[in-house]
Amino acid sequence: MTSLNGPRMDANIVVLGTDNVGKSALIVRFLTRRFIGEYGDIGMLSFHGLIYKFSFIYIFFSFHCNRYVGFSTESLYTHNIVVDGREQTLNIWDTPYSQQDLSSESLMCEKRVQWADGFVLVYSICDRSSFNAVSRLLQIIKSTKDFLGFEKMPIVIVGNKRDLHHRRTVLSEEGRLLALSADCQFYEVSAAENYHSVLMVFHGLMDRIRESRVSVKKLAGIKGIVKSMSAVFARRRTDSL
Ligand SMILES: Nc1nc2c(ncn2[C@@H]2O[C@H](COP(=O)(O)OP(=O)(O)OP(=O)(O)O)[C@@H](O)[C@H]2O)c(=O)[nH]1
Repeated sequence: MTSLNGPRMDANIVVLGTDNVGKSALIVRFLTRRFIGEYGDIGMLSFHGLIYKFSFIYIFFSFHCNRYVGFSTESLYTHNIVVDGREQTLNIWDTPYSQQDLSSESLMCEKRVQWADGFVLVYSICDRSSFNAVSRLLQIIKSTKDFLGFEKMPIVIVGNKRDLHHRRTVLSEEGRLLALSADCQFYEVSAAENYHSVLMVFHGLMDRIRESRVSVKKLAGIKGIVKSMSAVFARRRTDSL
């Protein structure tokens, strides 16, 4: 299907990280431009045609998100955006953290990697253990991806709560280095203070997903050519016997 200037693109994004790092705040900031804290933590709020039912993770979007699948502890948001004249649909899975996620045999991890086109791994710059968890999550995603035989898995690492720099326990360089070592993108943001840096996170990931799809297509094309050439040579060999 085509839209505006080009083919439509759909992408599934999983947001992962330990408790309280600001996963929901990042998603809500991206979807509504507002900080989750501005809404209060309970009640029904109506804002610009959106209806939010907050018990924090439990959010119902009736306007921006045209589909909602909710479980008691996790949410799937569907969001349509236009980037460079292309209509894009993002499905964003806000997942709760569990110790099981750090197990390489985790079926849940397999399910997420199978579903996802890209990951956003979030830590808080004030919480060293959340950073260590991201490092471990990176390894688990990579080994699951290899096990499933996937070529690429675009990942963005996000150090959130930049506004709390006076309480920082993780240096920017550490985040950048981790991302570099795993060939990921890296952003330090404040979901509380800045919309644009949060927008960059999701747009950056969309760019990587688009690039990885192009390179997977190219690779499939090359593999196809090699396969048909091998078949021709094999036939010639048997013909000459
Ligand atoms: N100062 C500051 N607080 C933030 C920021 N992002 C989120 N918070 C606060 O951190 C707390 C946790 O935010 P959530 O978005 O619920 O975090 P979460 O990772 O979804 O947490 P779980 O529901 O436990 O998985 C809330 O009190 C937010 O208001 C930020 O950038 N700066």
